[in-house]
Amino acid sequence: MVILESAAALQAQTESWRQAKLRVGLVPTMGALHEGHLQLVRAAAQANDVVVVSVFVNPTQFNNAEDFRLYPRVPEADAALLAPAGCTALFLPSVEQMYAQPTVLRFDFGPLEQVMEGEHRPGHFHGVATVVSKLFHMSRPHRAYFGQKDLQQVAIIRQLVADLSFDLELVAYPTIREADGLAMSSRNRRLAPDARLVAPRLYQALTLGATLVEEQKLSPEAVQQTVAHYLAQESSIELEYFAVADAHTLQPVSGGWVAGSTVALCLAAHVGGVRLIDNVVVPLP
Ligand SMILES: Nc1ncnc2c1ncn2[C@@H]1O[C@H](COP(=O)(O)OP(=O)(O)OP(=O)(O)O)[C@@H](O)[C@H]1O
Ligand SMILES: CC(C)(CO)[C@@H](O)C(=O)[O-]
Ligand code: BAL
Repeated sequence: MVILESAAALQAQTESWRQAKLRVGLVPTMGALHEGHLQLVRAAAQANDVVVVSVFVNPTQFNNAEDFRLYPRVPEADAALLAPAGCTALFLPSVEQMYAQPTVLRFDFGPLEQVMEGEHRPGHFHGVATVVSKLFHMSRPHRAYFGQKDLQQVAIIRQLVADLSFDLELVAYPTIREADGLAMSSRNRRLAPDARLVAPRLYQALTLGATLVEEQKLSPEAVQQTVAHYLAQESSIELEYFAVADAHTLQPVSGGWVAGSTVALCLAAHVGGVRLIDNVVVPLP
């Protein structure tokens, strides 16, 4: 595995791979890697000839300076995990490399980002789209891998790929969970032991919600209230939002259920001061 630290080095590397007719897979990350990330890398290694993994804590997608400062950064440990998982090149740029000058281009995804993460983290998806576009241009992948844990991010990047005609296949990978159901996340490292014990309740709430949606006995609004009430019983969980949404448009479902649609239940919550997100999707007959 090679470690590349500049955009020029990555571009030169991918150019030579493309000339050799090798298929390039890209896995963008912010590091502090866990099994969820490694499964994305293994999937990329299986379907492509070479795999680029980027590790970059992207400042432009953080709306909270403290969150950016506290984001775990362990590049040596990340590098040690990546080679055995099938990574060919680790791209580890500095902020100066990625943002040599302030960007003026602004992304606006309309209704897709006016809900959930986009609503609660102003500017977040502008930052994600900026850095992901740069990574796509620098690595020119045939396939790019993203996790469904960030369901709205996948929808935004699907729109980005379509709008800007990026010539690549977007692969959305299922959410990998701990044995107790907690979605793997780099921010889980910041959970104190008591918060870690409580955190699986988020997935339990989503599972409860999924059962209620499948039964279709309660209205979307009643499902929303029932799940919020379930979480309110745990005082160390502070719910930021719980959305009952259409899985494709991400707009709230209200009034009744639509046959043949897919419902996404998405939440963000603070557990012992750490902000976590999770979701489940429920296809309706
Ligand atoms: N548990 C998981 N299962 C599947 N994919 C995941 C999982 N966690 C993260 N990913 C995916 O890995 C990629 C990089 O994510 P990122 O580096 O932000 O890690 P993260 O664990 O989501 O961290 P955090 O949520 O704390 O920012 C994203 O596409 C993300 O959706
Ligand atoms: C896609 C991404 C690497 C862009 O910084 C980030 O949003 C993430 O880790 O999900
Ligand atoms: N996985 C999403 C990256 C972020 O929280 O900024």
